[in-house]
Amino acid sequence: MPDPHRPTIDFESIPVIDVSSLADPDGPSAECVDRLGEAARGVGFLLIVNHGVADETFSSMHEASQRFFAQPEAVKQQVYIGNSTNHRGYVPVGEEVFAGATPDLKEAFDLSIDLPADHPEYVAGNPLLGPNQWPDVPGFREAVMTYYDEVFTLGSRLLAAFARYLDLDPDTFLGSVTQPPSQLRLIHYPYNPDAEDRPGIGAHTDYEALTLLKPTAPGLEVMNGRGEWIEVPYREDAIVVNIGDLLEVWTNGAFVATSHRVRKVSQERYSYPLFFTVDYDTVVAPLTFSGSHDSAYEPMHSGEHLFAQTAQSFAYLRRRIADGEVALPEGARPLYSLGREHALVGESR
Ligand SMILES: O=C(O)CCC(=O)C(=O)O
Ligand SMILES: [Fe+2]
Repeated sequence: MPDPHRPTIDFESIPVIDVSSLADPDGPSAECVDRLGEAARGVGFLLIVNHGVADETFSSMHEASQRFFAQPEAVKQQVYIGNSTNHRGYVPVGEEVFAGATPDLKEAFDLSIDLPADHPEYVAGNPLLGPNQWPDVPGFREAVMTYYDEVFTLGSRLLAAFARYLDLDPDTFLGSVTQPPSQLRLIHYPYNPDAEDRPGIGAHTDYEALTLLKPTAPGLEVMNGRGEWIEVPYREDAIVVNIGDLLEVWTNGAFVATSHRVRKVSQERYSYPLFFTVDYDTVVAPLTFSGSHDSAYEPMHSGEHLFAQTAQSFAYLRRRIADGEVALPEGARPLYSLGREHALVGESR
């Protein structure tokens, strides 16, 4: 049944927003806050320009990533994600399988906040916190972490602006951001002339609060309220931002986690999403703010939601669950139960 409290998302295009004022010491302009909030409310996807992430920071990271993926498979496997207990490392083609769908045609390298091996969370077995695995590629770690830090700063500013839009204290969301397992993925979609039958990434919503993504080519599409796929235009100077599951719950559905996919790619493509989340143990419950309605969502444990979703889609974690080495958090939602279009999208990611 349609929820009358949720906005219709009959959009035909993705808004492009100049966010230069986000870096102002006095805070962003009222116009910037309004445009960001309206886009989060109506579309759940936006392109931001003048975002302050230096071209040089991006190109150094991209170049390091290309050098990593160009290595022989056996070398990349030395940092296989299944070597880690906190979900870091190389994800080969076929590792991720979504709800019975065809495996995506992509390989990836997953990293996150780099905590020391003696960090209490890691020692206690937290499934998402701890050190990264680093490949033996000169300059890789520095280039990737510099990019991580710059985009992380931008994500923090966006979260403060979204809070302002809802007339909340700018620190409302950021109060739960001290050592979050926000993941940066380096994704490589190889050139494949037979790509017709396989999506780059099937339809899904993102699990975190906010995603900041920089692709190197077109291919990303988002679903509007009528179930039509709308192309996200490719702009070299833009970062794509989208709302994830956590912000949808937190804003009680005022912001939407919009389903998206990467259509069949026959050209080589790289894409760099930073999935900005909050501290592992944050329980996200719908907020009350001016204009909000009765709560339409159950509170959600952010870290367990993220881990449960991840564990259901990665082959190495499915094996660990089957072998009893790892358990799914109690009450874990099945894959992709959130997002307004899941009924239209059905099972596939
Ligand atoms: O490659 C892209 O442009 C999108 C990737 C994506 O949606 C994801 O990894 O969640
Ligand atoms: Fe995504």
